[in-house]
Amino acid sequence: MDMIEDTSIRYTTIKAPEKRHTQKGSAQDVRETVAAALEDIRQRGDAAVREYSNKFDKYDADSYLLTQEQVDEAIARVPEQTIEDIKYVQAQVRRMAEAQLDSLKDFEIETLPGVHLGQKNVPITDVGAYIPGGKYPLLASAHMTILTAKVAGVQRVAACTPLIRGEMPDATIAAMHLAGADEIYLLGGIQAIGAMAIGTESIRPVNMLAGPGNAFVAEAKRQLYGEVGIDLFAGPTEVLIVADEEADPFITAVDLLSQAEHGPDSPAVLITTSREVAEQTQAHIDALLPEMPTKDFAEPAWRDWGEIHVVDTLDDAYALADEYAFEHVQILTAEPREALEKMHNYGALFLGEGTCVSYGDKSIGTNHVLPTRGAARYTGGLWVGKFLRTVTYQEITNTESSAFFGELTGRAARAESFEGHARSGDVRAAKYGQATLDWSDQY
Ligand SMILES: NC(=O)c1ccc[n+]([C@@H]2O[C@H](COP(=O)([O-])OP(=O)(O)OC[C@H]3O[C@@H](n4cnc5c(N)ncnc54)[C@H](O)[C@@H]3O)[C@@H](O)[C@H]2O)c1
Ligand SMILES: N[C@H](CO)Cc1c[nH]c[nH+]1
Ligand SMILES: [Zn+2]
Repeated sequence: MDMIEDTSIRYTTIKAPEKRHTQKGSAQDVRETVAAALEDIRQRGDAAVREYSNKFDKYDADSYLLTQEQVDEAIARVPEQTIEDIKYVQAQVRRMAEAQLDSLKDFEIETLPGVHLGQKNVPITDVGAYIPGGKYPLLASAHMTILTAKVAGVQRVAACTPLIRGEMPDATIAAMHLAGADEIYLLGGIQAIGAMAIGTESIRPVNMLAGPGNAFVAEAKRQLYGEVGIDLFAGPTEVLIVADEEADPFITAVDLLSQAEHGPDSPAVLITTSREVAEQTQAHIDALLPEMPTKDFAEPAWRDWGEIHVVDTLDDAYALADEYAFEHVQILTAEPREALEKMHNYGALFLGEGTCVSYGDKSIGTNHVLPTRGAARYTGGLWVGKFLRTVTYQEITNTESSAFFGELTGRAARAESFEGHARSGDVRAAKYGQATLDWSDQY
């Protein structure tokens, strides 16, 4: 147990991560693997995609695009209750996305007589949606990514998901179809992301990539950014819980492990004002972990990335949590809503014991595609607005106003030595107003 003091926040560490600071090598490996595969897809198109699908997913097909018949067959294999649940959850996600769309009003103002300035939100036309599925079927990501794009008005959503341990991911395909995917490809990882962004003989390129994924998927999106748009950096899941002395240590332990099960690189952190809550949470985790069906992921995640810190005050807890800038921040305190004012860096907040990250992940309606690895310092999660371009337009229907801006623009442009720009103003000032076209004094 160490007492650590930085410039402002004092905390005692009850559990430190074991390997966290030795992960740099693997990040470098991921970067190199991704760069080489993307270059190969650029050079060889479908042949390279097929080779990587064989290599990483042991899946070979003449075409990775599912036919309507294959989609219908997959849906028919899904239990009726699962289909009902997918529809119910998609209705919740749609409600939230439609409310977001409603908050984005196009507008036009008249700043001077006949001077019209406007702003519009225009959907991106072609989006590539990635629905993860290497370890588990993440069908909820279909609602979050595809459905939200469709509510935004995206015309074409091409969507990829991998086979799960060699099996057709029936429920994921059902969710993708019900969310409105226009094309469904059975492709995963770098080859899916590369094929959608770069385009191949069989996949028309998209303008933007969206959706979460493992370190390879997130890195491929990062490397392609610029060539296409991306929603955000949404890599391996992270959870941080802020707890006071009233928090239930059993629920705290269960909720930390709920996200650690995502994979051996998923960090879970507890920051609490109570040493008792810290120690009891640790004890519950020690008892729960060996029994977890997903312990193969949760155990290394907790061992290598798990942390518990005790702070003096809740303000210290919020400040320390802000430094982590984690994807999910859960508040288990007597006054959870105060975090809305006191915290600044997070992908999504989960206020109070009544809700939890799993509700956000699976059913409640807020989007679960959220920023990781500190990206919450500069972006929120996926929402309707990410699929829209906010563009502006202008028109002047009054000649006097056009002449006025002609003179103003002429002076403003010449103050910066832009003679060509100035003349666009001059010709209008001359045509619609009193000015004459005499540029001799400019030489
Ligand atoms: N941040 C978010 O919003 C968010 C949301 C949901 C899920 N997630 C994360 O998504 C991830 C899902 O991961 P997953 O692995 O189950 O599915 P995935 O679909 O993201 O990745 C599986 C693919 O990775 C590729 N791959 C695996 N090992 C590889 C290797 N050694 N080299 C190259 N490619 C390789 C394979 O092609 C495979 O199809 C988890 O880390 C989870 O935490 C994040
Ligand atoms: N926790 C993930 C990132 O928000 C989303 C998810 C979906 N299913 C399970 N978890
Ligand atoms: Zn999750």
